[in-house]
Amino acid sequence: MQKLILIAGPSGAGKTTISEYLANTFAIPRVLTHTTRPMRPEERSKESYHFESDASFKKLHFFEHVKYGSYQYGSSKEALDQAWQDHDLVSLIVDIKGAQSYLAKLEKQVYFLYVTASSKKMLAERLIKRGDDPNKIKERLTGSELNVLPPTLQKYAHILVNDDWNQTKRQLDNIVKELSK
Ligand SMILES: Nc1ncnc2c1ncn2[C@@H]1O[C@H](COP(=O)(O)OP(=O)(O)OP(=O)(O)O)[C@@H](O)[C@H]1O
Ligand SMILES: Nc1nc2c(ncn2[C@@H]2O[C@H](COP(=O)(O)O)[C@@H](O)[C@H]2O)c(=O)[nH]1
Repeated sequence: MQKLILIAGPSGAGKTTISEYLANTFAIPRVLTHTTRPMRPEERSKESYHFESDASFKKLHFFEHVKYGSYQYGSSKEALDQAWQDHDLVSLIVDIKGAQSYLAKLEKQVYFLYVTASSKKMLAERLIKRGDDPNKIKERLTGSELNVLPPTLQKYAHILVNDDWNQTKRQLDNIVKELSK
């Protein structure tokens, strides 16, 4: 069965780092999504996201889309189906609302990986080190943007506390082994 490793969690938890590890170690590609936010220095167009203007974003057809902070984000079923043509296991990063949409629509095809860290302090320190704007960090680590796991999604979530990268890698290796059986 084609499966989707759906990754969600707070900003700085390590979602992108994990998806890159899955791609580099197991050739599990990440399905790219679309955003209107500006590119970060370490990002590349069509590798990190499809970067859109407000006008080009409006023209696209999405499976689900959300406003997160000041920007729009959206993902398409076409991109997922295209990735599934070549790979039975793919990953996708979304916020909690996006995770709800995928779990509701794709059900058992989804392996929901909720990534977090032990403290907000740890998340904030990582975002500072990544070079994020301190005002945006505050915004991202409060309210709905913190991507707290709601009680309704707890039964679907495989929770990964990404404090220690070596331990995380071992956990990911086991997850992929199970999903590849
Ligand atoms: N286990 C870890 N220990 C220390 N630093 C980590 C760990 N995992 C990831 N990082 C670092 O933390 C920073 C944030 O990671 P990453 O960009 O993957 O988070 P994210 O969840 O995708 O965040 P966002 O939602 O804001 O895009 C990066 O600089 C990354 O290298
Ligand atoms: N529901 C969706 N959420 C998405 C999508 N693409 C990314 N995201 C989530 O947005 C926030 C912010 O991302 P960032 O790259 O600016 O840090 C984060 O929680 C992502 O998981 C999408 O297509 N749909």
